[in-house]
Amino acid sequence: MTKQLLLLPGDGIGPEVTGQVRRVLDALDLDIETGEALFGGAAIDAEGVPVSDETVARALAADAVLMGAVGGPKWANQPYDKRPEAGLLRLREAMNVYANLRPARCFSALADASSLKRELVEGLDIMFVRELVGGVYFGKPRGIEELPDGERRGLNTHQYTTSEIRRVARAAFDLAKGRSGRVCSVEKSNVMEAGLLWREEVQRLRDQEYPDIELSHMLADNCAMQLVKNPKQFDTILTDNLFGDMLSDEAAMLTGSLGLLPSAALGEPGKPGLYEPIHGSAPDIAGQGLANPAAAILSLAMAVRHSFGDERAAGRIERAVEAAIEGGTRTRDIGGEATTEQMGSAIVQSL
Ligand SMILES: NC(=O)c1ccc[n+]([C@@H]2O[C@H](COP(=O)([O-])OP(=O)(O)OC[C@H]3O[C@@H](n4cnc5c(N)ncnc54)[C@H](O)[C@@H]3O)[C@@H](O)[C@H]2O)c1
Ligand SMILES: CC(C)[C@H](C(=O)O)[C@@H](O)C(=O)O
Ligand SMILES: [Mg+2]
Repeated sequence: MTKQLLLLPGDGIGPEVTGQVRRVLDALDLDIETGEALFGGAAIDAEGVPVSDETVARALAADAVLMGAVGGPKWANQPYDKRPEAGLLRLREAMNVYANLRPARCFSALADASSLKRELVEGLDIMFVRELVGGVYFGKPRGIEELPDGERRGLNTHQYTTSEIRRVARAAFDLAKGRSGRVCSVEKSNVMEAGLLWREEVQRLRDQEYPDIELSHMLADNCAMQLVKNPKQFDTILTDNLFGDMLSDEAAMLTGSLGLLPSAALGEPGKPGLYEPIHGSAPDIAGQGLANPAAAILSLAMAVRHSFGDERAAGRIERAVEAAIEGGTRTRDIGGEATTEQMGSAIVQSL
């Protein structure tokens, strides 16, 4: 049956990298119908909101949604609920995509592009499972308020419930079964109650239902350090929304560039997934043809695997990205001079 893919190019380099995703889709000739909608700042400019109700409805009706990136200086002074990023959070929440898979793999040909020594990163293969629809990103109360003494107070609430922790932990354990079976759960249980509950519930689920999973726990500050000291000690890292955001950007540099890391955000089985490169709209290079489209194209591979169930085509896309890089085509972020378009062409030719 024809699968429905909704493309949300977004802002900055978003349209540049999703343009290359379209070329890969055309070359693959799969049974996929692709639609497109405005998102983020582009939607604010045209429709007055970062994501319209209609776009949310189309996303929920699709099999998968692939986003480029949102945000930029043009919209940075808007109130929070009118910013491009608020559209992304609304979409994640509406789609209830609580398990965000962010694989960080180091291509051998790129081990020298990493900011760490080749021997520390060669063969690196970490799977981050980031909780995506809870924690401090969504907790209430939030806001900035005036205090009687004239001071202002910014407030955000970090919170997790048992069920929110258990469902994402389950996703991590299930995923780890198909990998090495090792999961490291990361929080700050030494200073945060929500972190303590996280640790207890993850351990309880492991003891109740996943006796074969080798579970360890690590404090987030130590994890940030261990990632640059000895990243290959990790297989699957399970963590909350905020720590997952930061640690996955850190891990991107182990692989060579933020422009290489894809992601898949998944909810309950049978529901559409949301796929996005982990990078942002990169205002510093937007519109110059400098963006690396690999993260977006690898996100397409994740969509093809997880939402369309086509492992063969997913592998084909991943091998093509690796072959293009091994063949020497490199955008500037990974030490070359290829444009976004040239990188896309090399990937399409390697399919
Ligand atoms: N999922 C998303 O849509 C998403 C993710 C992160 C940031 N953002 C938004 O993007 C805007 C810019 O944020 P930022 O500058 O902190 O982060 P960023 O990820 O956009 O850029 C960080 C650095 O990485 C580089 N970079 C990112 N992607 C690249 C690519 N594909 N190829 C080559 N280089 C790449 C950029 O040039 C920049 O130097 C902000 O508005 C932020 O909120 C959106
Ligand atoms: C743009 C922003 C809301 C987003 C996040 O913090 O989740 C981004 O940094 C990401 O990594 O997807
Ligand atoms: Mg981020």
